[in-house]
Amino acid sequence: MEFHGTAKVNRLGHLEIGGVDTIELAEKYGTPLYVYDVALIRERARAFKRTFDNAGITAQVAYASKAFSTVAMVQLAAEENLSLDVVSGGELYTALAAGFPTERIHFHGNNKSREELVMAIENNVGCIVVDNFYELDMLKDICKEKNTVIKVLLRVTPGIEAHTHDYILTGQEDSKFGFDLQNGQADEAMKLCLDDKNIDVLGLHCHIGSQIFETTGFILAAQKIFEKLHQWKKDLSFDSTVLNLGGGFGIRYTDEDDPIPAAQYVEEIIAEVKKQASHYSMNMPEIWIEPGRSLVGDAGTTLYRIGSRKDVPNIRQYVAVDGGMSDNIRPALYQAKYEAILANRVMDKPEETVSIAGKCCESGDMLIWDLPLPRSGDQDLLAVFCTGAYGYSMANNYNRLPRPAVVFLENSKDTLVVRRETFEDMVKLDLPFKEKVKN
Ligand SMILES: Cc1ncc(COP(=O)(O)O)c(C=O)c1O
Ligand SMILES: N[C@@H](CCCC[NH3+])C(=O)O
Repeated sequence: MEFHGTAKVNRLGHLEIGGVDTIELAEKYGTPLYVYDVALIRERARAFKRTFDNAGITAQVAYASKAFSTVAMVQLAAEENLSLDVVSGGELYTALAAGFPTERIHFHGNNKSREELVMAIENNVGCIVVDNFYELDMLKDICKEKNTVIKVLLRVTPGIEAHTHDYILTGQEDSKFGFDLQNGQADEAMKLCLDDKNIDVLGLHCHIGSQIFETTGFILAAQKIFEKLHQWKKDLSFDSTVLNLGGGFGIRYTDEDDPIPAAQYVEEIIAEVKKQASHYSMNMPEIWIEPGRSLVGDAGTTLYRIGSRKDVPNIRQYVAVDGGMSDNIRPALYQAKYEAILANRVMDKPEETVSIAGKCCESGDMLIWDLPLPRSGDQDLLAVFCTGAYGYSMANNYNRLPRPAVVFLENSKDTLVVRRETFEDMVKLDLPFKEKVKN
């Protein structure tokens, strides 16, 4: 198995990340624990930005904060000069709490509330990605009331079937997101925007799905969008200044995944956009992208303490850890696959095949099926790799399991960036229905 980023085996045979021994981290902060290789996040961010810079393209690389939204992560995105995609009042609030430059925030969502739109406008976000007519109506109303102009992108669905899990597909015709590019909805939305002096349409946005390994979908999307932009230029004199092609760039979770480097996605996207712009004699738009998983996914590792074991003779060995679907719902939701090792015995040879179970009261709470491991016991620590995206951000309190802490690792230093939830936190929002129950 190939390690990601700064992960390596140290002289004690322990897994080390960012120059820090993970065994010491587990002792210091407890388990389960999410740890992040900060240098790897920086490297990923710089690779995207460098490719645009080298090509001389004006671009924004917006971190899709849904992948992992915390104050520290948003601050890191700001430090790396990324823009930020938020999809809710909560993600926007996190960005504001982190002090993120609001002009680089793009506000998304397929059912934004009036309150969320007002919050975005009052905080001067860079643009709103308008998803549907209901939202457009509301937005026009609010801007008129406030006598303000808001920059928008229209989210369109180009009718593309990217090859990924059905639940993380978003660009196909039958989708809850965006205006359909083919059936007249996008045309109608564009006219409504152009007719309104409070709405300044910068261009179009599309996002074809997540964990995509090919560039074909992005190329097709660019082609379909340019066809439409060309028509709008002729019919509506609309000149698009921005084309946002979304995120979705795939990463390597296991050896079965074979992603292409970030630079290649970007280079091919740039080449196609240039080709289309020249074909239709249109101005080259700014290219914006929105990677989430590919910025933080492989930088995250979850450390678990191994606990109980159940042998189903001739069928399976279950080995349970002290977390599960509460800190990583992806295996249960998408049958997502992960690789893992014993962090305290990295060099030990596999002796058995086990299946890693979580501790939630749910048979589907399995993290990894059929994992080759050395014979393990409760003194051992399991490190599951590539949990940086949609792990913490989709974590939940099923069975009232407190959500784990998050630690950033860089230059041999560990920094706690999210504290572990406590049992007190579990009942913090609860209000009694009765006076204290008497026994
Ligand atoms: C609109 C939009 N942008 C960006 C992303 C980020 O996707 P990923 O984390 O796959 O890069 C998503 C999630 O799929 C999305 O829905
Ligand atoms: N949460 C999903 C991806 C959805 C991305 C947001 N549109 C995952 O873990 O893969």
